[in-house]
Amino acid sequence: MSDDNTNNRSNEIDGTRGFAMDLGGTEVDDEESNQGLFDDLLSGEPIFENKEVLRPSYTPHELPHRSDQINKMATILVAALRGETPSNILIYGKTGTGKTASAKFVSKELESTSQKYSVPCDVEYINCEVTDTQYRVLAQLANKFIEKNEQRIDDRIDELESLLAAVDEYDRSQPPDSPPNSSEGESELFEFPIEDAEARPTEADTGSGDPTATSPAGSTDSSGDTNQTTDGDSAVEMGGLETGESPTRNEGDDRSTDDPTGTDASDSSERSDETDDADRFITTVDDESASSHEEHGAKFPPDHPLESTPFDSKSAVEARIESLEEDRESFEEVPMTGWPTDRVYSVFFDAVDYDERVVVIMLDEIDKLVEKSGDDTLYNLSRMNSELENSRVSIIGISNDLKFTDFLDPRVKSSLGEEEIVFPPYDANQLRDILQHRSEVAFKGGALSDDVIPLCAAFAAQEHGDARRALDLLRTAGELAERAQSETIVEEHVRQAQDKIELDRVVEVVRTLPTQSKLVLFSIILLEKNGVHSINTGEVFNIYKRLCEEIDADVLTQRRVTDLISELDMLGIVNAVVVSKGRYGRTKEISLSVPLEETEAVLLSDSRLSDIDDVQPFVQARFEN
Ligand SMILES: Nc1ncnc2c1ncn2[C@@H]1O[C@H](COP(=O)(O)OP(=O)(O)OP(=O)(O)O)[C@@H](O)[C@H]1O
Repeated sequence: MSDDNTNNRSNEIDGTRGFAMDLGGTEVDDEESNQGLFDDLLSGEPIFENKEVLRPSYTPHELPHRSDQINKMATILVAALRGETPSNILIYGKTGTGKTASAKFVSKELESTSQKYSVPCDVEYINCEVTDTQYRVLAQLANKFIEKNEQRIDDRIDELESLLAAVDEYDRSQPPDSPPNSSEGESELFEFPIEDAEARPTEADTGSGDPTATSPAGSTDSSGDTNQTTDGDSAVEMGGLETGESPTRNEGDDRSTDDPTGTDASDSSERSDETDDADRFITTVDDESASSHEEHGAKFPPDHPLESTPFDSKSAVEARIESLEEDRESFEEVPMTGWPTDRVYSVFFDAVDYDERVVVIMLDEIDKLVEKSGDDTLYNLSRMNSELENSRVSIIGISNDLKFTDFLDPRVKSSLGEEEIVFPPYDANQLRDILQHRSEVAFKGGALSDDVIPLCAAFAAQEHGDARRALDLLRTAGELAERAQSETIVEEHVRQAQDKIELDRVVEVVRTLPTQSKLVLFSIILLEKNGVHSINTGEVFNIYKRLCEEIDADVLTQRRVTDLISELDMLGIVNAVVVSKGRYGRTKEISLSVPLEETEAVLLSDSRLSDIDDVQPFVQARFEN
């Protein structure tokens, strides 16, 4: 055994190590079975400190040159933190201009601020390139909101169970001669006069620390002022269970005008009828302590866990837990196919409206959705607010295509485009800044020579100011340098990276072409390979026909083939120019604009085309017909 290994190790021919794998049942000790495949690669000093920050999936913490757009988005979305409905936003800009990154950055901030101030606000992101039908969009949203609702219910139940445990603990701690279980709500022995209630501490036992910190409107007021929810010393008191929900529970309660969440007062009073008492826990201490003592007859002593909660007995808490559990049971997840769309819509609608909150739905690549399945989804989403009772929906649409709204129903168009934000392409200097920021985290110190970043920025600016392309170039240049075991990245690596990315793009485009386009492209390649220059459409068509017959494919008309050539031209794979032949009219002259051999190899990797073995006769037939 060890002899075999020795053989394998010494199997180096022309400096190339021959690796042998031990696949049989022989036992190989770990040390000996390692043939050093990775050792050489690991031995070089790595250039990257953290390559992940150069990948498209990374969301940067800083987005240089996008502060205007980010601030504009924030100014619109801050309404959500006041419990109001933010205007819908349409974001436009070419690919790689930071639309998605900026929108995700803002939504992350929005969600974390909403948690900080306990204002219920949810942001949902959908990539419509992947989720491209009304059914799928609605099903995905429905399931996400069901998941969120379940999570909230679980959290509420946990908190209510802790409350029950606290009540039990409290009851146990009472001296034996104290009245029998005050928490059951039977006894009125612990009635407190209102004056006593006023003397109580402003922070309930179940409260969440600094009560003023729970005032979202006060803290997020764009004017920078802090809104005092009630005059003087009263503070917003959280029941410790349902943070951030509006004090809408008491019918005719004039506190709704003093809404500490900043929720629209008329909204709150409208909804107050349906609002479950036990779910509305924010109370204003002075008001609540006075009114609860009046209403509940001040059942509990000040240190009782149920004091300052809307529950007047332990069994009321238990009943609430039971009803929450029933709610959770009633949610039905939407399957990814099979239901009628209106049923999916209705489940989605109910899931969104289950709780009082503002929902921001971010539809990235929204043009793809409209292209694939019309504007029904957007129509349904944009009219939801008139029917929702508890929640409010706002839409952010992101698109590369400035013209996609031309295809929208005028009502959808005006509702969706309430606010528009344009992301212009980056220029070379801006790209340089972006790369500079990222490279500080991505690379080891001294790994970049001075001209690398400017060159990447210049190449990407030539395209169309695409930051994704610039970052790809920098990462690929780093990888090429690493592969060459170079300690620094130099200009040459960037140039190689540019070629590699271009080739990868071509390979990907060619690989995913439909078979008919592949046959047209293959015809052009065969002509070029045989030294035909200034190829015209007729020549391509003749060869294309033969190829189709050979592989039993349908033969399209010459007119369709001309269209396919134009499509290949638009994709940058061929170059087709119309030339005038004087009195013989005009014709197209076609030439290949991508590397011939690599493209041919990709085409031949398609199993249908690889069946064509001898292509020569087709080329010879080019002038026939
Ligand atoms: N200002 C910026 N600062 C740092 N990185 C940026 C900036 N703008 C864009 N990027 C980065 O460039 C890449 C592309 O950005 P993003 O996906 O946001 O572009 P996009 O405009 O949404 O493009 P597409 O329309 O193709 O989806 C991402 O990796 C992103 O992190």
